[in-house]
Amino acid sequence: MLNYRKTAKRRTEDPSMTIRIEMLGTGSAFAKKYYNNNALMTGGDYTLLVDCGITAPSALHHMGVGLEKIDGIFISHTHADHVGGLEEIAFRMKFEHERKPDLLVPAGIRRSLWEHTLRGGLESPEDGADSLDAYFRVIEIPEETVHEVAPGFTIELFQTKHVPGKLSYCLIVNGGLLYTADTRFDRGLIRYAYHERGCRHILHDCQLITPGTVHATLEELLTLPEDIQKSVLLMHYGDNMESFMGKTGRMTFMKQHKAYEFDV
Ligand SMILES: O=c1ccn([C@@H]2O[C@@H]3COP(=O)(O)O[C@H]3[C@H]2O)c(=O)[nH]1
Ligand SMILES: [Zn+2]
Ligand SMILES: [Zn+2]
Repeated sequence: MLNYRKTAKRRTEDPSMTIRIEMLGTGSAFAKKYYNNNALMTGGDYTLLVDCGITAPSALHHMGVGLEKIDGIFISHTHADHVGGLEEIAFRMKFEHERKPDLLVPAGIRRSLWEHTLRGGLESPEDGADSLDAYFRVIEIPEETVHEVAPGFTIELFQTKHVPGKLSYCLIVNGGLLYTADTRFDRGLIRYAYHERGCRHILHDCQLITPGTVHATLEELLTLPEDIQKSVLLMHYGDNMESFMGKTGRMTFMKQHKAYEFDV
């Protein structure tokens, strides 16, 4: 049972920082025209890669972003379009860059991320590489608590309703921007972020075709009131996105590899 209200705090203060977001990709898990829905978020001097899917290494290469630019990686859940690029990044950070980036991992998925996703490739008993700590500076993030990623750059995690029984998380960034990662339509989450927290930027995954199974559909998102829709940027969409242009109400499709700046 989600309990958003226990950390409710309406945003009243002036914008404190510009968060720059550049999507490595805006595609759904099976999109072929768009890279996986992963984001580079920069606040101050710190750049956080939010999810690292199968296509993340290729997307970074295409964007001309070297691994030296990435300070940390946050993982929202263990689907391959969000974690499938981690093995390559871990090996390259270790052997080419000789450093451990931060790995911001929700406490509840830390074990699964190693045991079920990464151990097969990254375990190296003779080197003593037997856990995430061999490759990353692991930082467990608790739910519904403000975590300072870097001075003035904060995230809070909330569970999303994605695949029933599977842990997955969205982020509220600097108290003013909701990044859903993957979730089914959850009006309560959106209303909480918009009304109770004052989020005026909502980056939401969107399945274009109804019915939805594990993502919010465009049809469901179109039931949001216009004022909320104006704050919504749609991401994690299928290859047929262009045929839905002009059919998204007051909501806008995000574009991959475009830099967006949000004062939050
Ligand atoms: O119960 C399930 C689990 C998964 N899937 C599909 O697999 C994809 C995995 O990545 P994703 O979470 O971005 O999107 C998911 C869906 O496209 C589904 O339709 N129903
Ligand atoms: Zn996904
Ligand atoms: Zn998913």
